[in-house]
Amino acid sequence: MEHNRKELELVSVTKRYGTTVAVNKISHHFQPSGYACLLGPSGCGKSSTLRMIAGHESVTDGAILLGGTDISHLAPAQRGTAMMFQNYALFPHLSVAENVAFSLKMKGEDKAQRLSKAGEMLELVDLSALGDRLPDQLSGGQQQRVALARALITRPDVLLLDEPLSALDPFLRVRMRGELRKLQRELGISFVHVTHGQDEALALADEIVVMNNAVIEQAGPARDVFNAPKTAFVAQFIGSHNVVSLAQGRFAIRADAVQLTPADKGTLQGDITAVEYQGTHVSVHARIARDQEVMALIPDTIFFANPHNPGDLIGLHWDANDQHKLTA
Ligand SMILES: Nc1ncnc2c1ncn2[C@@H]1O[C@H](COP(=O)(O)OP(=O)(O)OP(=O)(O)O)[C@@H](O)[C@H]1O
Repeated sequence: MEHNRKELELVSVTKRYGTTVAVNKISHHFQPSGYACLLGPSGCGKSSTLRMIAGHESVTDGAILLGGTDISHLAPAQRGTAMMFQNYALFPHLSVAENVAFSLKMKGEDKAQRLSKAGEMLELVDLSALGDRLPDQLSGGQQQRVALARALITRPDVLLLDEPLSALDPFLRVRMRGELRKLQRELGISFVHVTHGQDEALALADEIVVMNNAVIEQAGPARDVFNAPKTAFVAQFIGSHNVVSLAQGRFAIRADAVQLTPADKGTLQGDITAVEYQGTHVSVHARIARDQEVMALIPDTIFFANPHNPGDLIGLHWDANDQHKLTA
């Protein structure tokens, strides 16, 4: 498949359902040929955003551009986007190959051509041997690959995926996310993937777009968002961070950036409230001034060289570089 670098852009996009504002004037330029994850809690507006990009939901206000062209009012099949649904939405009475070829049938392509293209797509997702089966004769992971092949057969510029891994068991989820990432690299098209799982977003995304309450809280490369969350919401949602109020303001500090010291040597002092062994690390919770709790993730060998218990008074230290000022 040819590499396609059309850029997807949201320009002040709003979605209202009656009086509910599901998406509130969001603007974002997606990286061309990138893997983007829209991440946020239930109800934040991520599915509405994806459905508007796909054309399955109308835009109340604003515009969606693909390669500089306004696609906001085009029918889904005319946009250059394709959507893979959470439940795969396969036709139970059609064979795997016919499911994959379905959209070409709608376009009026003849049977030989449809099935030849379906064969190519099945090869792409490693299902060549199963084209004659019915969907219910496949495993969950195989059904998902059929749904992917079906979406990709239209050769979209952008593939939209709505919680594509949530129907799979945890083991398969990790395997399939590796396959999605590999496929995106091979195809070189943009993927926009909706998830409420921060692990999934970190594992997959070049770019994470964190949504909350109908707006984008923060967007950027996955490592930037993880290292330097800009708001308390992002720090807490992405996890493994402390949000601490100090004299100079409110900060996010990664739990693995916090070191334990003797009580008289730390930047701050705290009483240990809990110690939890986690295999590679030990998580140590300590209560500091203003009744705030700080978590330190200490590598297990370092912790056990000098172990501590709940009730101990300790010092806490982190580098100034690891302290990120929060804007909200
Ligand atoms: N068809 C609809 N009619 C009315 N309100 C809707 C409709 N679809 C979504 N909403 C509301 O819009 C808001 C955003 O919903 P949306 O489905 O986009 O969020 P989400 O982040 O994808 O949530 P989830 O992860 O639970 O799917 C919610 O308050 C939801 O109740």
